[in-house]
Amino acid sequence: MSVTLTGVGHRFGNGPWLFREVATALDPGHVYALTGPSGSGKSTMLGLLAGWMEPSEGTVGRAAGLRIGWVPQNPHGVARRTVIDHVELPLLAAGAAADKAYDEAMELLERFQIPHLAAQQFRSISGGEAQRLMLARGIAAKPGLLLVDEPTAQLDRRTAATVDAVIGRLAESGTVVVVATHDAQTRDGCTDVLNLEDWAA
Ligand SMILES: Nc1ncnc2c1ncn2[C@@H]1O[C@H](COP(=O)(O)OP(=O)(O)OP(=O)(O)O)[C@@H](O)[C@H]1O
Repeated sequence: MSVTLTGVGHRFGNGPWLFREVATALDPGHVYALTGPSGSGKSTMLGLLAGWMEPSEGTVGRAAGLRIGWVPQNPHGVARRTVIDHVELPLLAAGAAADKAYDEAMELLERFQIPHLAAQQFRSISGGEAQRLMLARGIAAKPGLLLVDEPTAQLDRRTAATVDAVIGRLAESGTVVVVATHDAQTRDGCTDVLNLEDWAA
């Protein structure tokens, strides 16, 4: 299911317009890099897509009941829980049987190149590994729209590259993925680019 933006513009109070006349459809199976310089409105656009805020003008069309997932900038997990627990839990919560949840969680860990860490506690893995785990967990819940906020901002270049290498793997039928980033390599890992500068007022 697509997310459709029609004539979307936003400003805070009487402040300057961050962007105007954004008109585009975001489709499942695509990973959109949401780019633009600092202050161009990337976080604001994520908030509009999520429905946390209403645009000053225009509409953001979301199918009724669209489930939205969020991967925050700082990986957050349960220190003593294992890596695979973090991915299995949303699957179990969605009603999967235990053995199916395990198999699916392992597949996701493989897709994000951390299967060897399955049995390790969350507190023992690196920042790049934790960020890949957050992506695996984000997609495990099968949201209709997955919003990823600056996934490599807290990582050094080498570690970030391990995240950039798998970001495109979020493209999975049924999910629209939007990744806010100002990192050129992270952008290159995505399938499409939404550059807020194209809509600067
Ligand atoms: N609640 C708010 N009230 C007033 N101004 C705001 C509010 N939220 C954001 N802004 C302003 O809107 C502009 C865009 O902010 P936003 O955080 O969306 O940009 P960004 O592209 O995500 O920036 P960065 O890359 O630095 O995170 C900034 O000038 C910011 O100060």
